[in-house]
Amino acid sequence: MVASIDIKGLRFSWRGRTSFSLAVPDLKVAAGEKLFLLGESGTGKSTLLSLICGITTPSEGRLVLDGTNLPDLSASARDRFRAEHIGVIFQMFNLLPYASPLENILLPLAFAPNRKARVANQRAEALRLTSALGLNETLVTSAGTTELSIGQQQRVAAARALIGGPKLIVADEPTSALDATSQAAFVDLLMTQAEAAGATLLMVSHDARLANRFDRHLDLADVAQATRGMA
Ligand SMILES: Nc1ncnc2c1ncn2[C@@H]1O[C@H](COP(=O)(O)OP(=O)(O)OP(=O)(O)O)[C@@H](O)[C@H]1O
Repeated sequence: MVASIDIKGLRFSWRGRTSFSLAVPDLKVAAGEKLFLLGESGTGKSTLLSLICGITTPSEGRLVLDGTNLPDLSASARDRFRAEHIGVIFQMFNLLPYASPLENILLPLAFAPNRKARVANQRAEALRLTSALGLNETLVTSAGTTELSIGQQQRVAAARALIGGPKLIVADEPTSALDATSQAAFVDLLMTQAEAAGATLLMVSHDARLANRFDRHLDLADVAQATRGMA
């Protein structure tokens, strides 16, 4: 089964910050769907992704991933749920600088026994993914992560999100540092790999030109109300 997202009556504000709040009355993403989320800067796209990943929790409402209402889980259970079910590509990639690209890619498996069990040979699977994403073996196994270009780091972050076939891939502006040709190629690779794993793909980007590659595109303003004050 692949991930579905069902959000109802969600309300959220960052602790100690009264100037911004987000309300999402009703948002559904079908299992296996590829959804492109766009919207003005500061409207809460990254905040919504943090909620969907269980990194933060709403003050009200339901946020159900594959039948599990994330706000019902403790913080540690949410961390386990995320490790097992969600591959995340963060805006700044969040790669560990002191670990090799290969070690970075394998890291999520250390926290996700079921995801790990789906990978018979970890090294071979990491190399299969990186090869599909256009990275050569020597670079993945021998280079220092800090030696990689931004585009190479993006591919490592994508392989880390894809390894072990999580049901949901969440990508927060993963192409922002790439030129237009590289952006389109990266999205196509991400899509092919997500499709092969039967995963749902949710991607945030400012670049509306990428939207037509997705099953659906959604402006956050059409599904959410964000309050943005001056404080
Ligand atoms: N970790 C955080 N702690 C406190 N406030 C935050 C945090 N992350 C985001 N915010 C605030 O939440 C609001 C929405 O920001 P968010 O990053 O979700 O918007 P966005 O639509 O993703 O913007 P952009 O397109 O510029 O990346 C902003 O006021 C921002 O300052």
